[in-house]
Parts: sequence; structure tokens; C-alpha cells
Amino acid sequence: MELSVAQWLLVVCLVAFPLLYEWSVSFKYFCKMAFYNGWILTLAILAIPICAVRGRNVENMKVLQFMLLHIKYLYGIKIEVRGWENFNIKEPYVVVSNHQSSLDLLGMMEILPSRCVPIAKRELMYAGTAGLACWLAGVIFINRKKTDDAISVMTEAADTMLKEDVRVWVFPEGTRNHSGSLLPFKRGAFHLAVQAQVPVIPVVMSSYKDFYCKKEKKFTTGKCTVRILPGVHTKGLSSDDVPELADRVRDMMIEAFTQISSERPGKGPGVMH
Ligand SMILES: CCCCCCCCCCCCCCC(=O)SCCNC(=O)CCNC(=O)[C@H](O)C(C)(C)COP(=O)(O)OP(=O)(O)OC[C@H]1O[C@@H](n2cnc3c(N)ncnc32)[C@H](O)[C@@H]1OP(=O)(O)O
Ligand SMILES: CCCCCCCC/C=C\CCCCCCCC(=O)OC[C@@H](O)COP(=O)(O)O
Repeated sequence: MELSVAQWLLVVCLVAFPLLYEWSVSFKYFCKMAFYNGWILTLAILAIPICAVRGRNVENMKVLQFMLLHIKYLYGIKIEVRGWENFNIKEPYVVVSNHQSSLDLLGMMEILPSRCVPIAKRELMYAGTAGLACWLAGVIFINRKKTDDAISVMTEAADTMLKEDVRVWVFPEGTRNHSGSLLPFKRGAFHLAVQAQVPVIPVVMSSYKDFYCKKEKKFTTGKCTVRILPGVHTKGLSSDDVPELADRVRDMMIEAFTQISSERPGKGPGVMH
């Protein structure tokens, strides 16, 4: 039987792809990351019409959360959550969390409180279907290149939080960080909490180093611990207190990060999902 060039190519791809996937750690990394982004863009196609019925609304965040929750199973990532009780606050609050990678989305969706929207860089708004889904879910976009614009968007957010009973999730490092610790914090999240006079709730995701490393192109199955820390109150604080508040919260988060990242997999209390 003679094979055409196209058939040969197909055979080579069908054989080469699984072999490469099995043998090459980097190839596996690229495939997994490409699928991660591609799958999110695809899910967003489904989410958009559902969200569009309500228009731009923070309740749509629940739709995105529901659609993204299964991804941890596809990637074999176990997420253990500790400190759920610290979210038992009826009033609005500002969640601050560490930012290692776009995989943070998994930990975020695992625990996302109701009526809680993230603050994201403006570029995400142009990420095709994902950008539109984010916009419909009320994600707050800031232009990091224009500090004044970003500050005025955040000041407006302080008002919205109180008027519309909304919680806000901020990554105070301001960018992804794989260094194994936390970058110095930008102060926007803390100004926001002080302006609205609402608590800051720190959330810490343990280091991904055992299963994910962008530099080494490693992406295996693994476990991540997410710890919700007790809220830090801001009642009576003014903008002068922001630097001290930001430092205090960062210290708490570094301590928690070091502790949960140094535990051996499978040890420690918590609820496994
Ligand atoms: C079905 C599936 C669909 C798809 C679903 C996908 C869902 C995805 C959602 C997840 C999105 C996650 C995205 C994550 C990100 O994009 S992280 C990047 C963006 N986030 C941030 O940058 C937040 C943190 N940044 C800040 O808080 C900054 O401070 C900022 C406000 C942006 C300004 O930054 P910068 O220009 O670098 O300036 P400084 O930080 O140096 O600040 C300058 C001085 O201004 C003071 N300041 C800051 N904020 C305020 C404020 N609100 N009010 C008053 N003053 C403020 C700050 O303190 C500085 O002054 P001093 O130096 O302290 O005197
Ligand atoms: C037609 C356009 C197609 C665009 C394709 C875009 C591909 C992206 C697709 C899906 C995005 C998945 C959503 C992941 C959300 C995670 C957001 C994130 O982690 O952003 C990084 C940001 O915090 C900090 O950025 P930098 O580290 O400063 O950089």
C-alpha cells in the first residue's frame, strides 16, 4: 500500500507527538500551557452568551468560576484550602494574594467569594474571548502604564465596593513572580481598603515549585495549599498608615508562604478538593 505525502505526515505526527510528549519535559510544558490558554479561550466562548443575558454584572463571576473549576482535575492539581472561616465577613473586603503564574486562576476560582471581582491589567481585556468574558463579569481593568488613571479607577472601585456591596481581589505584587518569595507590594490595594474602610484579607498560595516552573519548562501534577489568613482591619486608618499596613500584611503573607511551601506534600490539616 502506497502512502501519500499527507498520509506520511499524519503518521509521523501521530507517532512523533506522543513520543515527544512522553520524552520531552519542555514539549509537555508547552502543550500543557497552550491547552490551558486555549481551553480558557474556548470556555469563554460558552460563558459569553450566558453572561451577556445579565449584561456587565459581578454576578457573572460565578459563571466564570463554575466554568473554570474543573481545570485542576484535567491537570491533576490538588488544592487544599485552609482558613475558610476568615471569609465569613458580610461586609465588602479587599482580598490580596500572591501572584506566581496564570495558574493562580485555579486557586482563585477555588475560593472566590461571592460578588468578588479581580483587578487586572488592561491588556487582559484584549485577550480575545477571555477578555470579553472578564469584562462581562465586571473585572476591573487598570492601565499600569498610567499611574494616575490606575489610581482613579481604584478610587472609583472603593466607592463601588460600598455602594454595590462588591469585594475586590488584588495581586499587590503587580506582576507574576516565580522567585520563591513575594515581591515588594504596590500600595493600591491598601489605599483601596483604607478609602473604603474595609478589611484586607490576605490569601497565600503555596509555591508551585514542585510541579510548575516556567524557567525549567516543568509542569507535572502536584498539590497547592491555599491559606486564607485572618482579616486585617482598616477602620480609622488614613492614607498615612498605608505603608505600614502594606508592610504588615506582606510580612504575614511571607510567613504563611514560607510555612505552607515547606510542608511535605500530603501533610498538614485542611480540606482537600
Ligand atoms: C470562562 C473563562 C473566562 C476567563 C476568565 C479569566 C479570569 C481572569 C481574572 C484574573 C485576572 C488576574 C489578573 C492579574 C493581574 O493583571 S496583576 C496586574 C495588575 N494588578 C495590579 O497592578 C494591582 C497592584 N498594583 C497597584 O496597586 C499599583 O499601586 C497601581 C495602582 C497600579 C499603581 O502602580 P504604579 O504605577 O506602579 O505606581 P506605584 O505603585 O508606585 O504608586 C504610585 C504612588 O501612588 C500611590 N497610590 C497607589 N494607589 C493609590 C490609590 N488607590 N490611591 C491613592 N494613592 C495611591 C502609591 O502609594 C504611590 O505613592 P507612594 O510611593 O506610596 O508615596
Ligand atoms: C485574539 C487574541 C487572542 C489572545 C490570546 C491570549 C491568550 C490568553 C488566553 C487566555 C488567558 C487566560 C486567562 C489567564 C488569566 C491570568 C491572568 C494573568 O495571570 O495575567 C498576568 C498578569 O497578572 C500580570 O502580568 P505580567 O506578569 O506583568 O505580564
